[in-house]
Amino acid sequence: MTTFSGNYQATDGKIGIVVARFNNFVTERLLAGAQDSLERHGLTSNQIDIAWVPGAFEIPLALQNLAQTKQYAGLIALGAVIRGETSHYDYVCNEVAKGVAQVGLQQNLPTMFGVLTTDTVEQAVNRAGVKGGNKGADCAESVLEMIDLQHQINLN
Ligand SMILES: Nc1c(NC[C@H](O)[C@H](O)[C@H](O)CO)[nH]c(=O)[nH]c1=O
Ligand SMILES: CC(=O)[C@@H](O)COP(=O)(O)O
Repeated sequence: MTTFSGNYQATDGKIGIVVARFNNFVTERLLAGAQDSLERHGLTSNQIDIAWVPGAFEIPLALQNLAQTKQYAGLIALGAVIRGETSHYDYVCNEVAKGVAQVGLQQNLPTMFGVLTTDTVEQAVNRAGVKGGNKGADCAESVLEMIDLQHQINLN
């Protein structure tokens, strides 16, 4: 029996991060968490590219554009969708989640979903470096693990 398990080890490849500007008081903290974690795991700033989009709904297209350059070992999507008064929240969340997953599968590229989907601002802030950890940092570790896992599987 063969067991594959990725490690959080540095990659010599590049990581692309797509981050939404909407709710930037949260998304800037998610981005900082992701960058800090990647660099603490041995990546240099030259290995990290950042693409800013207006809102979470635009994240999947930017991810696809980065993936199609074939320059990245993995991608991270960062955003903060906070429920408002209407059902717009549901449509944005659903399409972003589907779109991010679709890019990863269609491009065979580790693509992490770091988009917060919360009912309140407090919930979002807590998950961007306060009581609930930092979803950006979590995605940084996860993308490195998936890159290593793919490497292990391909070597087998
Ligand atoms: N309400 C939030 C949005 N809405 C904007 C959309 O993401 C999109 O940019 C717009 O509909 C134009 O296509 N975006 C977030 O990232 N977070 C929100 O809470
Ligand atoms: C997630 C959203 O799109 C939401 O913030 C928009 O707010 P509203 O539903 O009050 O228009």
